[in-house]
Amino acid sequence: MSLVPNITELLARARADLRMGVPVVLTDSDGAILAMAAETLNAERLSDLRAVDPAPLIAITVRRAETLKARAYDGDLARVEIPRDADPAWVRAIADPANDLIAPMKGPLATRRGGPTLLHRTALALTKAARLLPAVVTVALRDGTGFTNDHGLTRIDAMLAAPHLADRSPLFSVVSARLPMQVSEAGRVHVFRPEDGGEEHYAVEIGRPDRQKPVLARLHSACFTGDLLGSLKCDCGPQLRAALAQMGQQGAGVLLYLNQEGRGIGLANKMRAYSLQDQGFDTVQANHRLGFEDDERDFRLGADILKSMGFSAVKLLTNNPAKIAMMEKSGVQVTERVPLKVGETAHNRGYLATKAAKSGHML
Ligand SMILES: Nc1nc2c(ncn2[C@@H]2O[C@H](COP(=O)(O)OP(=O)(O)OP(=O)(O)O)[C@@H](O)[C@H]2O)c(=O)[nH]1
Ligand SMILES: [Zn+2]
Repeated sequence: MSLVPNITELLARARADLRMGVPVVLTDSDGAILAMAAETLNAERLSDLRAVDPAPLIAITVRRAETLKARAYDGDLARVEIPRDADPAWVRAIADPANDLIAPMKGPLATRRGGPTLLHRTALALTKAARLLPAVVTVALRDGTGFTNDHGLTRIDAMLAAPHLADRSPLFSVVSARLPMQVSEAGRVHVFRPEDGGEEHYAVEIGRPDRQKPVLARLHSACFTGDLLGSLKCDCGPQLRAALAQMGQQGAGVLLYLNQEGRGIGLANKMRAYSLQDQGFDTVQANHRLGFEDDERDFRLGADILKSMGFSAVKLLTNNPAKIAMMEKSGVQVTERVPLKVGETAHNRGYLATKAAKSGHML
């Protein structure tokens, strides 16, 4: 029945629900939980959750658990018990590192050990996909399907969701149109949209590159602060403009503008990371304290777009070896790396040094 939402459609709905502070039901063969994004919790919701189960948990990633010195018995995640007298501010402080230094959590935090964790892991993956802090408040449900129907909630089957959460969604081409630009009058913008209702990505084609030869290409990740505001904290804006200028000079190239703001954590979380950087943490430490990995991007998207445009080999403008490796792995040959070193400032020197030291960037 095509009018019943499929798993892809239900996942899109679940991401929207979580962003709105609406809980979602997750089920598998072991049972069911109700989960909501910790950063959206308020007093009314917390007391409603306690009415369902007096012992709610907050699931966090092992990165966040390390910062909080909470024992993670579940590998990549930890389930922290929410004490009976804890208020929403206590729960949000587990999720959000903003006040870690001025008001450290008074431990030790009790963490759950044993029992199934697939549902908690699925809920965490959903909050990351929704660009929220990776922390979910959960309660156990006795009858997941009944609870879903009684409350008009979205229910996700974790086994069905797993392959979708682990992989990128296929992209389809929506439209392309001519765009005369300063660097080249022969510009064209292509818009690609994922089937899962996620962020669109763009390809800016300069000239009419020969599909049989390696094309000068750049995989650019969105950076609102650098690309648009002229931020001095990173080198994104100058890199974007230098890449386009080089393509204009050579008369051919493809710049992929991937909407993976903040290395895939979203602008709100990137600004949380900037706030932590003002407290003295570097770009990688800040991501970890928030509960993220160093880099949450999926560069296979870039290879998908290039291949769908008919390119199979690139001369890649980058200093990031991970981009080269992922291209090759995804079937786009990198015949040459073209260094892209522009925009170093007094403010971003430390940031660039951290990327070289911790993320393997070539100087
Ligand atoms: N989380 C986080 N993201 C940042 C920070 N500074 C910049 N970014 C993001 O990092 C990404 C930079 O992407 P790219 O320009 O592709 O940079 P790169 O991975 O260093 O690779 P090359 O520039 O190709 O060498 C953008 O999405 C920015 O929004 C930061 O301190 N924290
Ligand atoms: Zn930037």
